[in-house]
Amino acid sequence: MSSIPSLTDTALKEATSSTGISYQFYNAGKDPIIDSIDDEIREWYENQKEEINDYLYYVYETKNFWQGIIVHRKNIDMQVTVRMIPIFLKQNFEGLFVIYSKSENIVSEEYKDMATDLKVLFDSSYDVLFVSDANGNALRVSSACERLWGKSKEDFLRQNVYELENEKVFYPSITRMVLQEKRKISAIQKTSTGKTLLVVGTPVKDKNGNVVRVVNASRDITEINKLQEELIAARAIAERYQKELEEVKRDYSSPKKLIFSSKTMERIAEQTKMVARYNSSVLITGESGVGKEIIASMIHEFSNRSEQPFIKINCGALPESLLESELFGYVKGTFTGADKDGKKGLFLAANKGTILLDEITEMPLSLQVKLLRVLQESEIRPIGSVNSKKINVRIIASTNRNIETLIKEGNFREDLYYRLKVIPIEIPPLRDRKEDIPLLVEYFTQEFNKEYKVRKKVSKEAIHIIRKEPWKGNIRELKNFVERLLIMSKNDEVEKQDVMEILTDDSQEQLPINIYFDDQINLYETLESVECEILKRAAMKYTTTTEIAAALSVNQSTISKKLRKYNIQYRNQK
Ligand SMILES: Nc1ncnc2c1ncn2[C@@H]1O[C@H](COP(=O)(O)OP(=O)(O)OP(=O)(O)O)[C@@H](O)[C@H]1O
Repeated sequence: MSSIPSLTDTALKEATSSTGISYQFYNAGKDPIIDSIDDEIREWYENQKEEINDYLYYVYETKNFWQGIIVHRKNIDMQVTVRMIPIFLKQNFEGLFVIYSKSENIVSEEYKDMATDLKVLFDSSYDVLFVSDANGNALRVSSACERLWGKSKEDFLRQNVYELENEKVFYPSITRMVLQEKRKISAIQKTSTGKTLLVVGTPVKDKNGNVVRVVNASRDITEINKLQEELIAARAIAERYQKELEEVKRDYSSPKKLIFSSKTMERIAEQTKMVARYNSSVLITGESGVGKEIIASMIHEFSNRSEQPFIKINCGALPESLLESELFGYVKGTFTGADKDGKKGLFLAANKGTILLDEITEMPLSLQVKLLRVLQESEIRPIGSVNSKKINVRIIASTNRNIETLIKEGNFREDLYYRLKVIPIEIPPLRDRKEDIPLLVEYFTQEFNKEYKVRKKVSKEAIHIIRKEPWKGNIRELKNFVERLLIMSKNDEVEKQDVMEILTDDSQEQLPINIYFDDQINLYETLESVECEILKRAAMKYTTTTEIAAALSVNQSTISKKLRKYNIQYRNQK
């Protein structure tokens, strides 16, 4: 075994104790044969062993003197000057003498200040900082780490990123990714505490390009993410309402033709022309798709208001607050955001003309009171205004519901009902006036021929079959059926067989839902699930609520409400 010539261990100790110097001697075989490190430096030494070993190997290889300052990994104040002196006797390499001396003084005041500043920055930075070494061991972390990862700083520093990632404290580990790819990486990280973080991991490299540290800055974007999702959802809702609005307040410049051959409809048509001359309110009732809207537009056309606007709004398609502002408008400064200069409501827009309040029964009670005032006093008060404005609008209301039942249930004001039904018009369902069917089929065929530039006609036998159907969705359903028939039939003359095929197709179209009967069955819930299933399918196929309504032969406000109820999005919304 080699020893240090001329200096014994005791002598060395004496020589160094007065200076507070710690030292080690390694023989030529790299074994530490003397180890005299004081307690203060010992703690530093244990922490820095790997780094010191690297330098030891370097000196053994080169046999050159080496000196450097090694800073404690976790405690920046603890800095030790290390000197490695190769010992030769008669030119023979005998070993390595390593001297350790505490060297706070070597770090300039300027650096100390910087270190203090960095410490403060570390803990107060908006981003949570996390430093690890080349093996992924946690070296430093801001105190805010508990908030993000649910682990105390102390616990964190005991672990390494691979363990933390395995335990799913966070996933993925950005440090691991930086160490693998040796480049700066920004990525989204999820934590076991349910947070979403944006982490930027930056490698710190030594002269040789090896990654020696990874510094991560983690920003909690959970809230931002949530807000962003909410914003997207709010935008989608706004867009949806915008579309609904466009659909519900179409202006009717060219009224559609009323086709009929039945006596009942003839009487209604005459009544319509007659009442058109007066200004009284009209209440049109009848099942969905019977032609209430056509009758309303005829009343306007035959009146002396025909040169003025005819505006229709579907009271069931909009939420209460939106419906109120659409109808009554608002004054400048009432709402922040869009239209901050105020908005003219539909009553004012329809001034001197006619307004059709479709689905009147869907109007909330609070707005029913306001409407009653419009009817009684012929004036409106925009939201946010103290002044009323006189208006001259003919009001037509329509519904497919039984208003008297709604009044009994307390959902419709009786006084408003009587105000609206000064002139009541009830349109019978198509099944009670089947004689209208052939004419309607012929009319819709001509319309579609014009639209699709074809020359199709429906044979008598085909019409005969069509007449037999119940047409629960009334004329709307019949119209859609004719369109489909013309599109699907191969020849110019639509035959009985074509009609049969579509009717059989429809009856065979099964829903992917199994209904079993037992004593536990809840009728209401079962019906709802079937309804929801049908709506989902329709929403996949069509792009607007109007199209879905037409396909299912119900009115558009019913569809809007039900889609909202079941939280179903139609194709345009996705
Ligand atoms: N007698 C008719 N002649 C020609 N087309 C008609 C006739 N009746 C209804 N239609 C057409 O059928 C469709 C449904 O009619 P309309 O919208 O007037 O029904 P509605 O009773 O107001 O329905 P909803 O209660 O669902 O709003 C429209 O395309 C309309 O043009």
